[in-house]
Amino acid sequence: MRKQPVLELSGIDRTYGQGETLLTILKNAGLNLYEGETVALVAPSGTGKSTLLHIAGLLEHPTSGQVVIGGQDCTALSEEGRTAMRRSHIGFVYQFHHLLPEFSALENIMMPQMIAGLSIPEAKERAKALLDYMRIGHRAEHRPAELSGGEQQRVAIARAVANAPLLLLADEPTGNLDPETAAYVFSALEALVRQSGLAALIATHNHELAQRMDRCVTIVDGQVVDLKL
Ligand SMILES: Nc1ncnc2c1ncn2[C@@H]1O[C@H](COP(=O)(O)OP(=O)(O)OP(=O)(O)O)[C@@H](O)[C@H]1O
Repeated sequence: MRKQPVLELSGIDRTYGQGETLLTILKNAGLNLYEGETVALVAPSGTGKSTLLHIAGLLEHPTSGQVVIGGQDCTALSEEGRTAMRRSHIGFVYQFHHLLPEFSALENIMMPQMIAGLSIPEAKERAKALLDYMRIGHRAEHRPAELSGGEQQRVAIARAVANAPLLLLADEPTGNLDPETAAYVFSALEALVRQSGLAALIATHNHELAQRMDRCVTIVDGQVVDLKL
């Protein structure tokens, strides 16, 4: 059976400023991501990787163009509708973990599930399973400040997939880690993504890690094009 597109970006333009300060970052950019597909986004600094991820994640509006997630056209959604789509269908991982400092690793992963309506026992069970999968079950009760950078990032990844999203968007998820830790965390991310069958778009400067994805794309003159590394 043909796989379904999880993310369909088409005709995406994104400009900043106007007049003499007009900056065109994305120009008629398009990208499709299918169920279970992992795609690395590798492009020089300032070419629009974060902009593209923010548009795909409904955090930013394109100047024009269409964003379809899980078959639903999000272009004309209200802010409430966009927030609901984000909560139920999209997981985010950033370069820095953005965990809530006053809560334990376990609670950080339970939080989005409880916001989505799961009971405390249900959220706890899934959070524990995810921590075990990421091999940090023994750190469940620790707060972010008590964890290493690699452990913090593994908690952030677990949190991002806690609500079983369709789409995972990661912006330099290992960019803040030393090479050895980065490779370990990336492997954990890759295993989780492949096991859960979600589609992932991962911006990274690390070519070695990018090559492990199903496909690599880059941004040239504001458009998304395939890249052979
Ligand atoms: N709100 C904004 N106003 C004006 N210009 C912006 C704004 N946001 C981003 N830009 C510009 O858009 C361009 C693309 O930014 P973006 O953050 O998407 O690049 P990037 O490829 O993710 O870069 P990096 O790898 O350095 O993170 C940059 O030149 C940036 O200065």
